[in-house]
Amino acid sequence: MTRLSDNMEKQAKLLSTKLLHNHRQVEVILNRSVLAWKVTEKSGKRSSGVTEGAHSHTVQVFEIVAVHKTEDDDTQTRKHQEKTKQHSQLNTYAFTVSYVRRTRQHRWRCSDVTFHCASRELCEQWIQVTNEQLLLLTNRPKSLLVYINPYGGKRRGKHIYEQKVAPMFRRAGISADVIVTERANHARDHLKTEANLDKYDGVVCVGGDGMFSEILHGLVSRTQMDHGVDQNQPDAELVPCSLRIGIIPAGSTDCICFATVGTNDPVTSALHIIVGDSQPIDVCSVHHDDIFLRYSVSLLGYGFYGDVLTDSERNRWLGPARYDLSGVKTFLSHNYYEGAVSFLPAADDSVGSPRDKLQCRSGCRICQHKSPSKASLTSEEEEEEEKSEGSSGWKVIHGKFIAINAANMSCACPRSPKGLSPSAHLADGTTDLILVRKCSRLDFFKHLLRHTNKDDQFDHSFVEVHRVRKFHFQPRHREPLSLEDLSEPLKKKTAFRPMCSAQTTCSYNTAHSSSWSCDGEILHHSAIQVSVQCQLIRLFARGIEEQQQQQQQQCVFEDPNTLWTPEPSTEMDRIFSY
Ligand SMILES: Nc1ncnc2c1ncn2[C@@H]1O[C@H](COP(=O)(O)OP(=O)(O)OP(=O)(O)O)[C@@H](O)[C@H]1O
Repeated sequence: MTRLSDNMEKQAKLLSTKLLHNHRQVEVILNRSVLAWKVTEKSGKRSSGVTEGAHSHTVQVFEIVAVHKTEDDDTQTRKHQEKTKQHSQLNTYAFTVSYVRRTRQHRWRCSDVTFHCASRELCEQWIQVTNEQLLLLTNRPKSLLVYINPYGGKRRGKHIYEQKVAPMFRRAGISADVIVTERANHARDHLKTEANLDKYDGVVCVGGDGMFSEILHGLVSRTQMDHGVDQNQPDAELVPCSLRIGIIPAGSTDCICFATVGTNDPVTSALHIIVGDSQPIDVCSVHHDDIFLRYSVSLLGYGFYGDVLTDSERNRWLGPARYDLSGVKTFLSHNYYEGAVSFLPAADDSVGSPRDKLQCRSGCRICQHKSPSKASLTSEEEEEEEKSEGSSGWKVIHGKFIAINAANMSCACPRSPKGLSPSAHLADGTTDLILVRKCSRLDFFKHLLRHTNKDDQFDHSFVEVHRVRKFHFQPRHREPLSLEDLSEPLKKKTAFRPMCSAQTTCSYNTAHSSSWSCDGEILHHSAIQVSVQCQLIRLFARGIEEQQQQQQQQCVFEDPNTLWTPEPSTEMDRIFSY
């Protein structure tokens, strides 16, 4: 929508009435975009300092959670009615608007504002017209399927959902079918085979990153099965999921929520679901030969991060502290691993570079430019893509690596506020491949330290980073062959295979290989092929808002002249306004 038409729409008032709010007369306006009110009489209380025209309050219609008649047994309302009656001898009828209010550090809260009307008709008119506007917002979910992991994090998932989330869903008129999981992979299997997904507008996951991964695998697999796509084919073009996923953080690691919302807060996440936000997310498919292993949305890490995860799994009894302990142990052991990484760089300039310092934020232009299916690429982009898919587009790097990381998003978390790759994008069809070569312990420490501060972690001679669409890794020492591998005929050669088979030094030695950590799960193969599936899923989120964006959305700002330009008042207004 252009700015001009936006402005014009802003001018068209649906309702404009003088009502009472906090015992003072306010002018309240509703148009297609905003609900706004401003005090039109001087405050009786001098200390409040709010005078006519001082400031208006504005709420975006798409951030209104609900509007309802204020119940008579509401203590506040009763008090107000008594007071009003004393003053004006008028009966009061009230309605309350619940809306999104931004607080510190990307947190949202649900605030209420109550307006008192002179008549029941006026009150009902306000509720009806506001609700009509909310019904026009077709992106809002009406029916959700909710999975709760009762054992995630501090085992508070059920409590968090029942106390903080369910009441808000009810208020917003959203119905929810709730399944409390009884075992690991319960949610994944239910989604994959049993769930009647036609009934729902979205799936909600109450838990941590492990639980989210279950939902991701269940939903993506189900979508591919329904469309007859074979996930075992590394080159298969996967079908994007139609249902959005909401994450209510209730785990010990909630990195995906943090990286897409900017905070780990159940109320904020519930509000993003209610207002029907939509954030596309790239998903990496990980294969070993022609066998599908897993999907990843955040971090694939070999070497350092793989070893930390493997070690931490042995100490699960320690709770979240196990990651610190394993981190220190792995750092001190200072292992490196030999192998070859081959990758297909993102040829298209529009995706930027991992070191361009452009952060992926709400409404990111780079991600908006991309689309989930190849069908919607421009012909130039298609040509570019085809050229880069040719054998010449692939690059190969042999070496000794302390860590090989593929960051599909920034991987920001409370401990590393900018993340492993601060400029990685959520939905541009690429992943940032970070290669940390063998170096001294002190150098590696300096690199790790930069994950926690503002310095450029790639500004080291032993670190390189590439924005890629696909990559393969082959450890120098071959993995032990599984029985499946032995029984199968020679597999189709991948772009990387000829180089590997040309190596004369390959030997059978498992002691020198690490494991891949795939979004916190250990993979059982070191040799993998990874392909980024552009915008395969969508979350109920909008990406992290810049401070400036947050301010623009804030509900209080100085006298917006355009909004308050006088319009001839309607007959209704004249009759019912205070
Ligand atoms: N009812 C259940 N019983 C046991 N495990 C479950 C159950 N429901 C889900 N899980 C598994 O629990 C694992 C961890 O869950 P979740 O991610 O919610 O919590 P977390 O505390 O963040 O996890 P982690 O221990 O990996 O940090 C998930 O991998 C999920 O498959």
